[in-house]
Amino acid sequence: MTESIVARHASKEFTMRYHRTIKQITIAAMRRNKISDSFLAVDDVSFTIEQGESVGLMGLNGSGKSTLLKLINGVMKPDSGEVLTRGRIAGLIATGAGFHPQMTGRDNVYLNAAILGMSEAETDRKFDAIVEFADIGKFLDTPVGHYSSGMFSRLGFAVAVNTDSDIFLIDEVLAVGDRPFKKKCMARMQEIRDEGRTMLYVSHAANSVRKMCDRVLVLEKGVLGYDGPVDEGIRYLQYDDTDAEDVSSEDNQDNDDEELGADV
Ligand SMILES: Nc1ncnc2c1ncn2[C@@H]1O[C@H](COP(=O)(O)OP(=O)(O)OP(=O)(O)O)[C@@H](O)[C@H]1O
Repeated sequence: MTESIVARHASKEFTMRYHRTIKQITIAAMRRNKISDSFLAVDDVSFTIEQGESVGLMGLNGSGKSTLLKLINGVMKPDSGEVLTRGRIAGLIATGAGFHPQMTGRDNVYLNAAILGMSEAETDRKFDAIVEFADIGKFLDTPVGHYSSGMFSRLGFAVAVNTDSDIFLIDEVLAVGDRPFKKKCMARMQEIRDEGRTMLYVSHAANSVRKMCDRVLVLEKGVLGYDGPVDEGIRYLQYDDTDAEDVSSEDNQDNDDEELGADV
């Protein structure tokens, strides 16, 4: 087995500032009030993911999932410990990241693809597949600054899934996609998983994690609280499955009346 993602005692500290202006800070300091607080968004996290594993990353809001993804894809560096990865990383960890608002969708596909490490020739070859997947029609030639968050997500995901990579990271940006698009994304993610690529999938939707992943990591206030089989991880989180819409479940796919709650 080949190690794909290794975190060793990785920590990331953030500072929360309570005041914005110098005047506010001065007044707070004179009153001996706190000006800022530091906290560990990722706290001494260690795990190893082998190539080809499909792992769900779960946890409550603010538990550090996105921060951990950023440490993995190199957007952020850990303050202590290390996060090592093998091979090319693709995926979508923030809607609109890597897009220039004044450039058209078409130009942004090239920009975004370049950020993900694709050459112009590679992007040329994949361009039609990207456009077909995004399915945003004439908006392809308008500035992305005018896009809805769903359209951003469509284009970003279309580029990401068409990038050849060893590691695929996906944050719950799919939450802004409409139902048909979510289904298409889940189907594509299944293919990525079947291709033997490593997948790290952030989601609050227990059923889609169950369908997509072999293992779950649960973060609790930055600490890795659970690492193991999916069902136990979901029980550990005490998520109630009946609350979550699940586009990945065949039983649910035709139920259009179902609440489109917190999926993906
Ligand atoms: N750049 C930053 N500066 C300061 N604090 C930050 C920064 N980015 C994230 N945080 C804080 O770090 C904590 C973890 O945030 P993170 O986005 O990683 O959580 P999450 O588990 O992905 O949450 P959610 O499920 O809501 O997306 C939160 O308290 C957040 O406010």
